[in-house]
Amino acid sequence: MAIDVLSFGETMLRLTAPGGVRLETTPVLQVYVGGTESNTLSCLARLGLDATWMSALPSTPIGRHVETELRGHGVDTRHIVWAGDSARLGTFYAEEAVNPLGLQVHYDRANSACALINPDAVNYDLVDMAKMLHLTGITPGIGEGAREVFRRLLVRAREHQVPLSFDVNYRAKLWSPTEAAKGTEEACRQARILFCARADAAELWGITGTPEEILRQMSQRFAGEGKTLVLTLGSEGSAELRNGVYATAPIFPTEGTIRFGSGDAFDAGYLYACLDGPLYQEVYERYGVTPLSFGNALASLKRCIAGDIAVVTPEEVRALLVRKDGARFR
Ligand SMILES: O=C(O)C(=O)C[C@H](O)[C@H](O)COP(=O)(O)O
Repeated sequence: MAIDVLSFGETMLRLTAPGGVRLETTPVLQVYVGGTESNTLSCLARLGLDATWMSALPSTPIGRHVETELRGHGVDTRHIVWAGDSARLGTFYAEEAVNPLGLQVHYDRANSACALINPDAVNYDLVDMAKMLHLTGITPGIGEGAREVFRRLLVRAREHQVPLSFDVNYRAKLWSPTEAAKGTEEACRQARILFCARADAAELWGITGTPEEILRQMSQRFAGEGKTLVLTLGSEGSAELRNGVYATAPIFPTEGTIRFGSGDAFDAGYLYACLDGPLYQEVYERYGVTPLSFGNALASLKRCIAGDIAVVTPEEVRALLVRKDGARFR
């Protein structure tokens, strides 16, 4: 069995008040399935890659709700560890108010099935079958079980030379910058592709400056042969340092304002390009689209879509990349 991308992490239910309604008074909550790793995998699966998700879920209707959603996007969910029916599914509540009130997120995820997963229950053999292992800096911050699985996955990938893709994804509600810097240090060093948001580089390592300066400082800190560092810059697009060569790509203009999962969609697009997915081969050969641009296209589409997952088709991605005015986005 071949796996294009294997990942492990927690997926939650996101309970969201309709736009402009306060959580304190809302009579209804919309329910979405969201988790950084499964968001990325769902997007990759929708584009046609083999994406396998490992995690733990409670054996309850809400645990199965998460599995049904991810399977519906084409993610391989056969290796989920099913915890008992008294296990918890992590949830988070969100209020999508416009500025100056702004987006607010409240976690209720302590002691979830994934945080407390028994590390011996995970099938580490899958790592050897994967072209790439994708992990994020949220996982070692959620609990002891998840942290141990994260550690063992890193070791296994190192031993079998499976390239690691790692997104720093700092979450201030989980741990302090110092704890997060320590907890993700090994993964940052090991990563073949290291994704980081500009704000996270400042918060965790005190690295600031122009995007190029940030990437060069990160490269010194986490030196490694053949490493690619990717910096996401919000409305300014994204930048990379690949084999010492610096490049940037602007965003695709979007009227979308839904920011949940746009970073994860970006990661999916970038990884899809690095793994030479068929749509990427096509748009690269015909239009010279770069991995950064492919990632930016996915992030831009995600901003138009409610929920945490980029529910897009390859045709929609192609349409954005080959629009008549597409040339200026490359
Ligand atoms: O916070 C967590 O633990 C989650 O995984 C929930 C969200 O689905 C992702 O955080 C979205 O991530 P972005 O793409 O960076 O917006």
